[in-house]
Amino acid sequence: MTELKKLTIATRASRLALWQAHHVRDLLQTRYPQLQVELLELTTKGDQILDTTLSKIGGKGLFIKELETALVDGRADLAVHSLKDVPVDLQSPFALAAVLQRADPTDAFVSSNYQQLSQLPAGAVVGTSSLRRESQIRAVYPHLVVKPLRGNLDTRLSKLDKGDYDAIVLASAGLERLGLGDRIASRLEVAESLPAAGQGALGIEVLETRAELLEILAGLADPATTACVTAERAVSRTLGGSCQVPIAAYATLTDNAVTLNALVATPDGKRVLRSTRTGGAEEADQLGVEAAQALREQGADDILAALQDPSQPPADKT
Ligand SMILES: NCc1[nH]cc(CCC(=O)O)c1CC(=O)O
Repeated sequence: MTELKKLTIATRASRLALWQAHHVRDLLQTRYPQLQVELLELTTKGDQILDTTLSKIGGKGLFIKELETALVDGRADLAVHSLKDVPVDLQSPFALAAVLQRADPTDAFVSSNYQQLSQLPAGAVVGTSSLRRESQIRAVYPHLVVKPLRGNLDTRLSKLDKGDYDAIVLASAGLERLGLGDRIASRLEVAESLPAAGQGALGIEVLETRAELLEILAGLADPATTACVTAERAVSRTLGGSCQVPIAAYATLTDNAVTLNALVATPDGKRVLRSTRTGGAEEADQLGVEAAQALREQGADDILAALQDPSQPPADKT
């Protein structure tokens, strides 16, 4: 089968990243019992900087650069990421070796006093870390006050529990992975909060020259998820979406047909552009390109250009 005896997984040291790295280690060891799999924990710039200056200094891939350096230096063989944090234009010498089966792609509504967004009274404060969530919440609930919320998942929950917010919205998959699924009061419908490209899926990154490793990891890939996220990531790539902008893209696969929904919105939620494409799984990338072009024809570039304005406050892309 393979000459490889030992593999080292580079991972961030956050609780979520460690869960994800352990998950991949378990999958590898189940499939290749002879293989020894170790973890290399690294602290990234994105982990050190916890205030809202993040995207000013960051640029793309703030959370993955240190992991990539470990791949180049040979300290690690693979890096495990939340796919939504992986740049859509991943460049040589790096390659996305596999995308694993997607977990829950939705955004979660978390609150101690309310069951869903529609129950919140006027002026209630909702915390979220992303412009994508913010603009979609504002579009449907203009009477709510949306405020930024940063930090890892535990930090975000403790800010809610302290009373800084009436409710918060964050990824369902992250909460479930940390055993915090019981904090989810409800899941937002994808029609109400269209997820980010790749949300809920894990991606494995390697050096593109590692042919044997690529072959091993291909065995972990989930074809349905791969087709869906290929369409989603093509939307962000075509729109130049690795910057911090309110772009959403979510696809499902039924009977080999990919149905892709894409969205670009203004942060105030006053303009929400949408497009939908359906086609075969083998043309997933093209569907994403076409959905992005349809958004362009409705004015997406103007919305995105306005957000590049340095006088605008920064935000995360999630
Ligand atoms: N933005 C950070 C991030 N990256 C991946 C997840 C959760 C897991 C996932 O979406 O795949 C989160 C937390 C969140 O967005 O609330």
